[in-house]
Amino acid sequence: MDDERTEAWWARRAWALLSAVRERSPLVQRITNLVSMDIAANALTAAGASPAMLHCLREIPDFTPRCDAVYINVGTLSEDWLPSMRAAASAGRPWVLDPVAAAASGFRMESCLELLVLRPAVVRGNTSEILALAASSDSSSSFKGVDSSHDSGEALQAAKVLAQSSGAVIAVSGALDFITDGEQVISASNGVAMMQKITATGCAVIALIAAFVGADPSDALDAAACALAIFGLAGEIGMESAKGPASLWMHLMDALYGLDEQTVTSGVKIALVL
Ligand SMILES: Nc1ncnc2c1ncn2[C@@H]1O[C@H](COP(=O)(O)OP(=O)(O)O)[C@@H](O)[C@H]1O
Ligand SMILES: Cc1ncsc1CCOP(=O)(O)O
Ligand SMILES: [Mg+2]
Repeated sequence: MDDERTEAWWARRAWALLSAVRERSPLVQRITNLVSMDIAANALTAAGASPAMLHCLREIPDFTPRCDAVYINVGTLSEDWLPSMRAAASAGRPWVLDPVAAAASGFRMESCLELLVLRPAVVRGNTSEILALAASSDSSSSFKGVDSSHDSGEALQAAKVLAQSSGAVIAVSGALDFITDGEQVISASNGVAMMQKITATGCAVIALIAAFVGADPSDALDAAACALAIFGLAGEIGMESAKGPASLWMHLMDALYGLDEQTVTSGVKIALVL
């Protein structure tokens, strides 16, 4: 099967998954940080999904089982919200974790590790976050660093170990995105550097991953790789008209909304690395 996974196969897969999001409009519950609530909700609606921000513990038993996917992000973690995160992650729906600044405090790292045990389908973080999580989740790991001066090859090895120990697909975002289930490694190389100058683009891209998983839960590795490539492609198209971060966000959103088959199939850059 892997031998058939050519660039053309990935291009068709990316278009099929974006089309599934548009057709099924998956309901994505987000328990997320206060910075990205609006930003990533708009990315979801532009892509065709249906976002809902609910974080009250008493609402979760009624609401979460009806969702297609759950998104949990610890960016502005509080003790009050952690029980809701636990409950939503345990509700039997496919869910994704964004371990924002995982190493910022002991409480945050412990919370991320506790959530990791609840079997997210996908964890997506930047290089520093994945290195930190891998180091803390495996006492025998040699990956102790948390700063982004680590090269992506080192993060890749840490991501593979973390995927094997957690059972989650691990996505490391950056100039080149890596996605692994602990065995296969996929790269997605769309995107522009200016995306780092817009706050919460990481939160937005994992929201898109949640929508892809919700629309088609059959393969979280494919969902993560295709969502990252499509978000990056929207960034590339947006950059053609942008003057800076603010107009890039506007044009990226317009591009995400307007992506057609020809643009997706000729524009996504996804490859099997290993
Ligand atoms: N230098 C870069 N070149 C191209 N795309 C990038 C670059 N840096 C980040 N991206 C893209 O921006 C999005 C957010 O990734 P990242 O900046 O790693 O997340 P975070 O905001 O959580 O730190 C991803 O889609 C990623 O592919
Ligand atoms: C700035 C900030 N502070 C707490 S959460 C947050 C947003 C983080 O967004 P991203 O991980 O996409 O950079
Ligand atoms: Mg982030």
